[in-house]
Amino acid sequence: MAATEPVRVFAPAKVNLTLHVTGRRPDGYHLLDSLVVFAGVGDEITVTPSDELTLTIDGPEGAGLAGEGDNLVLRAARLLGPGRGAEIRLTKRLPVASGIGGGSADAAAALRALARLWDLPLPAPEAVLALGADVPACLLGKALRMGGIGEELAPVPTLPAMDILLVNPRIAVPTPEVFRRLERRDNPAMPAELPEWRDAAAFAAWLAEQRNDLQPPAIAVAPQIADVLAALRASDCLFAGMSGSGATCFALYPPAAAAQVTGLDPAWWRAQGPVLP
Ligand SMILES: C[C@](O)(CO)[C@H](O)COP(=O)(O)OP(=O)(O)OC[C@H]1O[C@@H](n2ccc(N)nc2=O)[C@H](O)[C@@H]1O
Ligand SMILES: Nc1ncnc2c1ncn2[C@@H]1O[C@H](COP(=O)(O)OP(=O)(O)OP(=O)(O)O)[C@@H](O)[C@H]1O
Repeated sequence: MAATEPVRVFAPAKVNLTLHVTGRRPDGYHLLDSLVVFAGVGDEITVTPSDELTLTIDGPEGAGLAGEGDNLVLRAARLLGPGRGAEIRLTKRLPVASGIGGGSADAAAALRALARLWDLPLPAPEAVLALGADVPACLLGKALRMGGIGEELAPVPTLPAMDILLVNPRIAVPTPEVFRRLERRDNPAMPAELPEWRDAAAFAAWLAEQRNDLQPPAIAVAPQIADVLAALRASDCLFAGMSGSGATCFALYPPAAAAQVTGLDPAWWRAQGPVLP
């Protein structure tokens, strides 16, 4: 039955703990092999019944979308229910164009919220890929191995409980430019079988043997990423790396450990939460 009350859905940040670029398709999109997790840090979508389709944006990072033409949230709504109406509110907390899939997370949360509001089934992963390569993963919303250009989603062994600190030096990094600057497009994939990680230390040791192939080109676009990584690595974290095409970096900690990081510029964006199971 269609909902008559507002429906609220959390849009967690997507974090690529690994990101191997293994090839390129004739249409220019890159083949990926990525271990993706979601953080208890994110945006929020609230939908209310209405005849018209409208979007209002608030939240500390809302200004980052001012002057944007078509928001991904509206495109997601039109894809799910062409011609239908809803009042959508997006509370934006994730920095825009920061490698943690904010737009994809919002689109996926809008699809979930509107499917409840309009009593419609959720679309299949391939149907939402056109909204963004990260939207199928965000629609699933739990730790997974991402392949293809983002449409292949496979389960992963249970991850140890961890907290994650996200830090962005407040530089918007355009994803296409980072892919363009890649030196090699045929890098090795992750091992075919992912191990069963014994504990967080074993997981961190395994991560240290993997890569984010977009990190060197992202640092070429935004050298401050190297400063963020250096500050995080100097803390007592289990592991630190860069997510997606940057510039957001992450550090993993044992659960409920308050991250003690010195050397973070107070102007940088930061947020901490659990890695979602
Ligand atoms: C790099 C990742 O963050 C890893 O999770 C995502 O694949 C990017 O996801 P996204 O921002 O939702 O990507 P899209 O909006 O679909 O694509 C932005 C641009 O990134 C490049 N792109 C993206 C995904 C992919 N598999 N290959 C690419 O080459 C393309 O130039 C594309 O025009
Ligand atoms: N709701 C939205 N939130 C963020 N960006 C949006 C949204 N709608 C449209 N966009 C557009 O999408 C672009 C990419 O933003 P997004 O925050 O998703 O990038 P990202 O964090 O780098 O994502 P990814 O990790 O998937 O590459 C922005 O520059 C903006 O123009």
